[in-house]
Amino acid sequence: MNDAIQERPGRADVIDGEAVAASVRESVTAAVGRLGEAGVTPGLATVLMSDDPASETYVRMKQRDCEQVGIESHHVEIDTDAPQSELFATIDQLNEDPAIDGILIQRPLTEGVDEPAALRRVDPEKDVDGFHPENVGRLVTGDPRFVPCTPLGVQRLLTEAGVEIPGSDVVIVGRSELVGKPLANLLLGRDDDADATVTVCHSNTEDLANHVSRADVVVVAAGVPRLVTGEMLAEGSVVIDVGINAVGEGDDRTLVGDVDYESASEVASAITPVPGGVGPMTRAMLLRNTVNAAARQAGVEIDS
Ligand SMILES: Nc1nc(=O)c2c([nH]1)NC[C@@H]1CN(c3ccc(C(=O)N[C@@H](CCC(=O)O)C(=O)O)cc3)C=[N+]21
Repeated sequence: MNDAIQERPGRADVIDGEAVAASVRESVTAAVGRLGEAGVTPGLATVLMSDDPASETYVRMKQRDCEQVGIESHHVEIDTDAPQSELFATIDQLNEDPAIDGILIQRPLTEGVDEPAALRRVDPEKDVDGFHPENVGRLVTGDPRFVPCTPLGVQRLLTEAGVEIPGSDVVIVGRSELVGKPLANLLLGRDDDADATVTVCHSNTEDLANHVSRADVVVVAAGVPRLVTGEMLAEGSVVIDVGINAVGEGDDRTLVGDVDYESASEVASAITPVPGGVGPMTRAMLLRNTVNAAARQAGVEIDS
């Protein structure tokens, strides 16, 4: 047990994503220092083409994180009524810009923009989201370069919670390109912090509870508030909640995950809260991918 796990008698331990993210940020800060000695300042570009207030908040948080660890952040905002050629031209410029090591195209892009085409346009060496088909393919074929941030964060949380991932039965609920699919591929790898037996469930799975009840580890990334409840879970399982759903209106507005936290924490041995679980880890892993991108492009070894 470490500082990131809060033990609670008779209830699931709480896996503190903020605490683990803080320790990731610390090692990123050290890596930025080593890059600095080699004359390299890592730079991350965030590109926003959306009026979604949540996206604006996330991008602002990412900029603040960068500042904290010594990564230079560059923000580009594109009018939602601009033609998509303007977005593509921006991506081309960032690809060419030697001050930019990582490029994040905040999703979702405004309606009418060809999102897959935009993600393909990012230089795979600067694709710190790991969404470019080349990086997706590398993960799937067992030769990963950039792995998407949320799956990396989930893997790290499991390790920190003391889960022995090799040989464990992991059930992932959700098959998105951002989380479910890359996480399945990551945990199927042969590494010491992977090598799991992975089942991927989704909105058309018959008898979700039957699958979930067999799992040592349940990761829920379905985008459905409180989809997984305590009665579906095996006693002592570890539950990772990737969902971030705003429920309620006005003063009653709160964030809930895809897991019914109250009932699940009566059955699980450890669980991530929302907020304060996976979200901060996604941001921390973006920083790590960015220093790794800078090191690769500069040809410097930093071991991060
Ligand atoms: N190209 C791209 N890459 C992404 O990684 C990406 C994206 N687009 N689009 C949207 C999703 C969502 N996402 C979040 C990351 C952190 C929190 C986070 O830190 N949440 C905090 C609190 C959030 C709050 O208070 O609103 C928490 O869970 O504790 C949330 C959401 C990254 N995404």
